[in-house]
Amino acid sequence: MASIADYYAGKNVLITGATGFMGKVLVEKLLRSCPEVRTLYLLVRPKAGQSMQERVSDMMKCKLFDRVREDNPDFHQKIVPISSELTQPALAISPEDVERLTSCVNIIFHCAATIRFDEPLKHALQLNVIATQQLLSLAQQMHHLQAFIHISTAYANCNRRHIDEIIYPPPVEPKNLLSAPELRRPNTYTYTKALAECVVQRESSKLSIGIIRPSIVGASWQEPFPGWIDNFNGPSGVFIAAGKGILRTMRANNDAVADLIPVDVVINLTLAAGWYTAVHRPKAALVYNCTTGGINPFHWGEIEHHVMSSFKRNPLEQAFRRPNANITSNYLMNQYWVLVSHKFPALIYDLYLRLSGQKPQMMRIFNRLHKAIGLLEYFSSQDWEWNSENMNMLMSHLSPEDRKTFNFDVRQLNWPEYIENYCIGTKKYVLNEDMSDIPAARQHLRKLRNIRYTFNTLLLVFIWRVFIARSQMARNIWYFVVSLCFKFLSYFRASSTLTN
Ligand SMILES: CCCCC/C=C\C/C=C/CCCCCCCC(=O)SCCNC(=O)CCNC(=O)[C@H](O)C(C)(C)COP(=O)(O)OP(=O)(O)OC[C@H]1O[C@@H](n2cnc3c(N)ncnc32)[C@H](O)[C@@H]1OP(=O)(O)O
Ligand SMILES: NC(=O)C1=CN([C@@H]2O[C@H](COP(=O)(O)OP(=O)(O)OC[C@H]3O[C@@H](n4cnc5c(N)ncnc54)[C@H](OP(=O)(O)O)[C@@H]3O)[C@@H](O)[C@H]2O)C=CC1
Repeated sequence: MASIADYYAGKNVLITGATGFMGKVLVEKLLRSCPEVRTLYLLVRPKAGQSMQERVSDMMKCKLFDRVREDNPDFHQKIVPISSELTQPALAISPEDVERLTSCVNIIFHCAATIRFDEPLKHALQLNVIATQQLLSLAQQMHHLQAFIHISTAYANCNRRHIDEIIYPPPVEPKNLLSAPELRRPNTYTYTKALAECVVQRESSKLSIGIIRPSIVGASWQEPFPGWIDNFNGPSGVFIAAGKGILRTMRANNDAVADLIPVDVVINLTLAAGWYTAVHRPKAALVYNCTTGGINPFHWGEIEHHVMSSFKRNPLEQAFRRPNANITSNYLMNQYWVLVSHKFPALIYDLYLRLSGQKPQMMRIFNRLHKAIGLLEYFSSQDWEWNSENMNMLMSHLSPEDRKTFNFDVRQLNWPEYIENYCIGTKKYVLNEDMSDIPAARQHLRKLRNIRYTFNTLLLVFIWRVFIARSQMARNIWYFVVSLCFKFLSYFRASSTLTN
C-alpha cells in the first residue's frame, strides 16, 4: 500500500482554519512531510485590515515554517489563498473559485471554528454548524473529492462520562435549534460542535468522511520542534498567568486526568485519517477520539507541580510575584485564596499605581483571569473516558516508516519533559521572551523574594507593636507560643543527638 506521503503526492488539498493554531501546524506538516503535494487551497478571510494574501504571507514567515523553509525555500508556491468568509452565504467564495475548487480538490480538512466558550449562540451556530453545512454542500459538488475530514472536539459529548467513537444523537434536532429550551452542554462551543457532528453525518451522502475529536490541544511534542504554541487558549493562558505569579489559585481536581494532547500528535493523526479515509473509503464516517487519558494518563495535580517547577527554573520576565499556584477542588478554600492572593494584592497594587500617577490595571487583569478560569474549571474539575479503538486501528494500518513520520503514539510521551517544553514554549513563542534573559529573570525573582521577606518582617513588627506590646493577654499567648517553639527545637536537637 502507498505510504501516506505517496498518497498526498500530486493531490490538491482544501483547508479551512489554516490561519489558526491547528491549521498552521497542518499546513506545515503537509509541506514538510508530503513535499510532493500539489496545491494547498486555504480558505482565508481578510482580517484586521490585512488582505488574505498578506495574512498568508505573514503566516509563512513565522518560526513554525523554519524547517520547511530550509528544505524548500519555494514552499509558498504550493499555497493558494482563497477568499472566504465562512459566516456568509456560500462561504463568500467567488463563482470562479467555486469552479476551480470543484474541479480539482481531492481532500478537505475542515478546521475552522469559533472555539470561544462565551461565543453568542447565534454566531457559534453560524460558524460551527451552518458553515460546516455549506462546506459539505460545496464538497458534494467536487468531481474528484476522496475524503472530507472534520475536526470536532473530544468534549462535544461532555454530557456523557464515557464517550465512544460514534456520532451521538444531537442535543437538539437542528430544525428546532432556535426554540431549544437549553444547551445541555456547559457552553455554546461544545453544544455547536456536537450539532456539527450530526450535520456532517446527515449531509455527507456520497462523501468519505472522517471525524477527529482532539481533547485539550497543547504545545507541540516533537515537531516541527518541541513546545511550539501560539495562543493563550486552554491551559496555555493559565500556565502563563501562573508563571507570571498572577494566578495563585484555581479550582481543579488534583486527581482528575488532564487530557492534554500535543498539537503535532493531532495533526499526524488527522493526516493519517485523511489517507485512510481516501484509500479505504469506509462505508460510514469513522470517528477518532484523539486523547491521552486512557493510554498515558497525567493528572492536574502533576501538571501543577511540573508547571511550577519549570517556571521556577525558567522564569518569565517581569513576574508580578514568584510563581506559586495551587489548585484545589474545595470551593470555599479557593474563594478564600482568591480573596487573599488575588483580589487583596490587586487592590494594594492598583492603589500604588494610582498614587504613583499610573493607570490601575491589576484588578482588571484578575477579573479577566477569573472569567477565563471560571469557564475552564468545568474541564479541569472532572474527567472523562474516551474509547480509542479507531485511533489504534488506524495506527495498526500504518507502515513502520509512517508510524515514525506521522507519530501519534502517545504511549511514548514523557509528560514532565513535555510540560517543561510547553512552559518554555509559552515563554519563547507566545510571550516572545529571549532565553538568554533568564539570569535577569531569576534575579528579578530573588528581588521579589526579598521584598516578600521584608514585607513579612514589617507585618510581624506591626502586629507586635499594635497587639502584643499593648495587651497582657496577647503577650501571654506570644510567650506561650515562643516557649513551645523553643521546647520543640530543644527536643528535636536532643533526639537528633541521640540518634547520631
Ligand atoms: C499552574 C497550574 C495549572 C493547572 C490547571 C491548568 C489548566 C486548567 C485549564 C483547563 C483547560 C481546559 C480546556 C478544555 C477545552 C476543550 C478543548 C477545546 O475543545 S477548544 C479549545 C479551547 N478553547 C479555549 O480555550 C477558548 C477559551 N477562551 C475563551 O473562551 C475566551 O478567551 C475567554 C476565556 C472567554 C476570555 O474571553 P475575553 O474576551 O475576556 O478575552 P479574549 O480571549 O478576547 O482575550 C483578550 C486578550 O487577552 C489575551 N488573553 C486571553 N487569555 C489570556 C490569558 N489567560 N493570559 C493572558 N492573556 C490572555 C488574548 O490574547 C487577547 O489579547 P488581544 O486582545 O491582544 O488579542
Ligand atoms: N485548540 C484546542 O484545544 C482544540 C481545538 N479543537 C478544534 O480544532 C479546530 C481548530 O482549533 P484552533 O486551531 O485551536 O482554533 P483557532 O481559533 O486557533 O483557529 C480558528 C480558525 O478558524 C478560522 N475562522 C474563524 N472564524 C472564521 C470565519 N468567520 N471565516 C473564516 N475563517 C474563520 C480562523 O480564521 P481567522 O484567523 O481569520 O480568525 C482560524 O483560522 C476547531 O474546529 C476546534 O473546535 C478541538 C479540540 C481542542
